[in-house]
Amino acid sequence: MHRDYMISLGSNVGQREDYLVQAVKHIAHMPKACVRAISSVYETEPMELLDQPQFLNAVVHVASPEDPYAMLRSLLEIEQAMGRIRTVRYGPRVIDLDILLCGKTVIADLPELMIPHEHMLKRAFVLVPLAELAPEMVHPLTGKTIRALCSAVASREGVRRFGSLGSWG
Ligand SMILES: Nc1ncnc2c1ncn2[C@@H]1O[C@H](COP(=O)(O)OP(=O)(O)OP(=O)(O)O)[C@@H](O)[C@H]1O
Ligand SMILES: Nc1nc2c(c(=O)[nH]1)N=C(CO)CN2
Repeated sequence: MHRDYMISLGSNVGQREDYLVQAVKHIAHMPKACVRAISSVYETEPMELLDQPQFLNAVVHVASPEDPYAMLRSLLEIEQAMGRIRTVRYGPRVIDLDILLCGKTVIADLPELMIPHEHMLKRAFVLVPLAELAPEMVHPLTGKTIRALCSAVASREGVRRFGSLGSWG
């Protein structure tokens, strides 16, 4: 049995596009994982902590048999391998990988793991690329489609299409 993970990628330090490409390569090399789709890359105004460089954000759809805790561990390992150093909460980072959704799964195990991702409903930088990949997908806590959630979110003007991760493979 595989699970459908929607994973968000963000970078706002150094060669941001290269970091997104590297992250997708790492994800594609996870045992038994299959990258099904990658959204466009968006350049986005920082949220939460405003005084930091603009981000590049994207979302990938990954099919994997791993359970959500194993997936989280793998993503944290990739962040570490790519040299992410945790300093300020919400602050600059070479790479941030978050699980947004895992099918209809709901996990409320704070602070370790929340699925759906705790902050996704207010984050245009997540909802815009997610809506590009899966507009009809339903957010299991609200029962609303990603298309509807994306239309409702403020701050969409801070999200501009930047390009695509054409040569990640
Ligand atoms: N859905 C999730 N995806 C990824 N990490 C999660 C999730 N739910 C809880 N976490 C936990 O959040 C911890 C901190 O994550 P991180 O340092 O990336 O926070 P942040 O990027 O500053 O803020 P945010 O999580 O709001 O984007 C992780 O170590 C992980 O245990
Ligand atoms: N635009 C944008 N803003 C952010 C982002 C991000 O990925 N994109 N990540 C944050 C911490 O998780 C805080 N703020």
